[in-house]
Order: sequence, then structure tokens, then C-alpha cells
Amino acid sequence: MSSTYTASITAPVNIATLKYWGKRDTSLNLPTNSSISVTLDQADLKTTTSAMASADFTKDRLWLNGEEDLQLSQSKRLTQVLSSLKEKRRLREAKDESLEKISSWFVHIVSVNNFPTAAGLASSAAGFAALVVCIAKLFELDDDMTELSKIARQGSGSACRSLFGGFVAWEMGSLADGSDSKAVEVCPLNHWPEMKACVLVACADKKDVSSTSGMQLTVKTSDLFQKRIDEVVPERFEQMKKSIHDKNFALFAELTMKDSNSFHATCLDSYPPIFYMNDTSKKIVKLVHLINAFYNETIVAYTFDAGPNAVLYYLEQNELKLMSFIYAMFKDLNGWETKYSTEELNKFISNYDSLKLQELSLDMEIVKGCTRVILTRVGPGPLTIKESLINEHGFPKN
Ligand SMILES: Nc1ncnc2c1ncn2[C@@H]1O[C@H](COP(=O)(O)OP(=O)(O)OP(=O)(O)O)[C@@H](O)[C@H]1O
Ligand SMILES: C[C@@](O)(CCOP(=O)(O)OP(=O)(O)O)CC(=O)O
Repeated sequence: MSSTYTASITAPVNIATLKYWGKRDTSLNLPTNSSISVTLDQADLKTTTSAMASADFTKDRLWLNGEEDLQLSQSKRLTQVLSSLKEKRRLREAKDESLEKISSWFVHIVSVNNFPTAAGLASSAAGFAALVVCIAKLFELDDDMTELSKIARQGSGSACRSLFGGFVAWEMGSLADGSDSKAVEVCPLNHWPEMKACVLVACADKKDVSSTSGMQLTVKTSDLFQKRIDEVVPERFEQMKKSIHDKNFALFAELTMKDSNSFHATCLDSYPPIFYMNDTSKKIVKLVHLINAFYNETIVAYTFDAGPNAVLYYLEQNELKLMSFIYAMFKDLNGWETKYSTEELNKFISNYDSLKLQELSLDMEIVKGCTRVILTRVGPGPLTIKESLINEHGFPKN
């Protein structure tokens, strides 16, 4: 085999606290509103992607979770992302004669998600972020993350926010060519490292209405949607950034919950209506409001993407208060023992007893609708790794 170039990257999932829902330009993937998210820790949820370029390859190919994904390889999203990256490389080669002309070669990409794909856990976000950063590294591009976010955005809108760690905004921009529609850091991870997240996986099946088609239906048919993008989100965008800067959890949580509700309301207001939340999701909403009312303080926020899974945001200092409820209810699900010692878990239970939470007659039916709990926290952006998923011939190692 002639000479090859390789690179490997891991990238995080991000879960929006101010939701992106609606495109003003479907081919460039330009949104109808700005959005904000928290990047989650790759220790718990991540995509790992390796790429290789070789003059011997005869086409661009992609393997996802062990299988060659022909649909994704030939999709407009992937070809658009790859051609933007190849074009950037070509411009560098034109300026610097010493660079090998790898922009005309094909690439093989191997990617693995360590969590369910296409199940409302933002796999497209981590996946396209990993892909863009990995190929940018392979091509030795010197663009910063904001510049690369404009390419990731074309793969999947929410992917642009996974190029940064911590707290991230996707500024919608106003230019027709999309050159100002980009991700920026609101605050780095170390600004508010106490931010934790508990994901209650309500159903890990593939969803029936994709985000892409769901949001198009909303844009076309919902009356509520217009008010959301004209008034509600622009105001919330500024307030939420300030709540993060000020580390004002109560405000951050209230805005997060209201925005999740507003987004799902526009889904219900679409025609025919779209239901992403299920009965379990609704019970989790009630539970969170009950917990905040019990403590007479907002210690936890829920948010739901285009699926029934709940993401609960809370601060580390309120862990005992929150987990006295959540662990007591969801203790039979997988995911606790790797995060907490037996002593800590016993403490949650004894606090549940001493607060007499059994007297609240909590709805234990919720537990039956959940399959798994993922305990995580705010985390860093994409990371370079040494180990590769690709063997020397350009195929997945197994
Ligand atoms: N590691 C990856 N590399 C490249 N593309 C990926 C990767 N993982 C997922 N994808 C792409 O993203 C698609 C799933 O996106 P989709 O928006 O339907 O679900 P999701 O991102 O898991 O959920 P949501 O965006 O609603 O939170 C997959 O079918 C695949 O095309
Ligand atoms: C509900 C959301 O998660 C929608 C994400 O939509 P996608 O980014 O998956 O959509 P495409 O741009 O069509 O790929 C909200 C959010 O992440 O902001």
C-alpha cells in the first residue's frame, strides 16, 4: 500500500438547554433560532472516530458501530461535509507546494458510539463533530473550532455545538451563505464544573419521526412556532447566557425546563402532531417539579430532546438532595454502581428514610418505563487519541 495518513478523535454529546428546532435553509442547515447546550463528559458518552486517507482507496467509505453504512456514506450530509473539508485542504495545498496532494484522495472513516445511536441521545451531534475534527486533523487544517463548527453544522445542526466543551452557543447568524452561523463557547468547563447530568433512558429504540423531518413539519404547520422564534427564544438566549455567566442555577433551570416545554409544545402544535415525550417522560416532569417544591428551591431541571429520554441537570452540591429521590426510585436500573460507592448509595437511601419521602407516595410506575440511568457531568470538547480504529489496510480493526 502506498503512503497513508491517519487521525483519531473522540467527541462528546451535547444536550441543548435552549433547543434548536427549525431550519431556514435546509441545504446549508441554517437554523431559525440560536441555541445553547451543555457538553457532556466523554468518560460516559462519546463517539470515537478514526480516518485514513490513501491514494489506493477507490471511494469514500464509512463504518458505523462495526457495519459499513452505505446510506450515510452516500448521504448529502456526509458528501457535503467531506467536500468542504477537502476544499479547505486543497486551498492549503495550493499555497504550500511541499504538502502532499491528499485532497484528491479518498478517505475511509471508522466510527463507534458507546451509547445508543438515533435514540434521542444526540448521536448525530457527537458523530459529525468527531468526523469533522478527525478529518481536519488528518488534513492538518489550521482552522479553529468555530470555523470547523460551520462544517459540522452541515452534517447535523446540533453537531456544531459538540466542537466545544463546557457551555456552548450556536449563533444562528443572518447571512444567506451561512458564514455567520457558528458555534462559540459561552463559558468553559472549569467555569461551572459542578454542573452534573442524570440521563433517564426511557426507551432506547429508534425514533419514528427524525429531528430533521419533525422540525420541517413544525416550521410548515405550527402557529406557536412563529412566536417561539420571534420572541421567546431570542429573549431566553440572552437570559440563559447570563444565567451561565452568573452561575445562577435557579434561573438556568427554569429557562431550561420552560424551553423544553416550549419546544415540545410546538411539536404538539404541528399538524399532524408529533409526540416525542411519552407517559414516562411526563411523569418525570411531574417528579422534578415535586422535588423542587419539596425543597422549596430549584435544585434540578429536566430537558427532553426529540425522544422520551429525560436529561436532568443539577449541581454537585445538591446531589444528596436529588439522589435521595432518584436513587430510591430508580435503584434497580443499571448505572449506579460504577459511579457511587455502596456507602454513598446507602446514604441516599437513609436520607430518603429520614426525609420520610415514602409519605409523598411517589409514582413508582415511572421506573417501569426506564431502562437505564447514565450519570455524567459537563465535559471537555473533542480530544485527540493515539489508538486507531483502523488497521494498516484502511479497514476496521475488530
Ligand atoms: N458516530 C457517527 N458518525 C457519523 N454519523 C453518525 C454517528 N452516529 C450517528 N450518526 C448519524 O446520525 C444519525 C442519527 O441521528 P438522529 O438525529 O436521528 O438521532 P440522534 O442524534 O441519536 O438523536 P437526537 O439528535 O434527536 O438527540 C444516524 O443515523 C447516523 O446517520
Ligand atoms: C431536539 C434537538 O436535539 C434537535 C437536534 O436536531 P439535529 O441536530 O439532529 O437535526 P439536523 O440538523 O436535521 O441533523 C435540539 C437540539 O439539539 O438543539
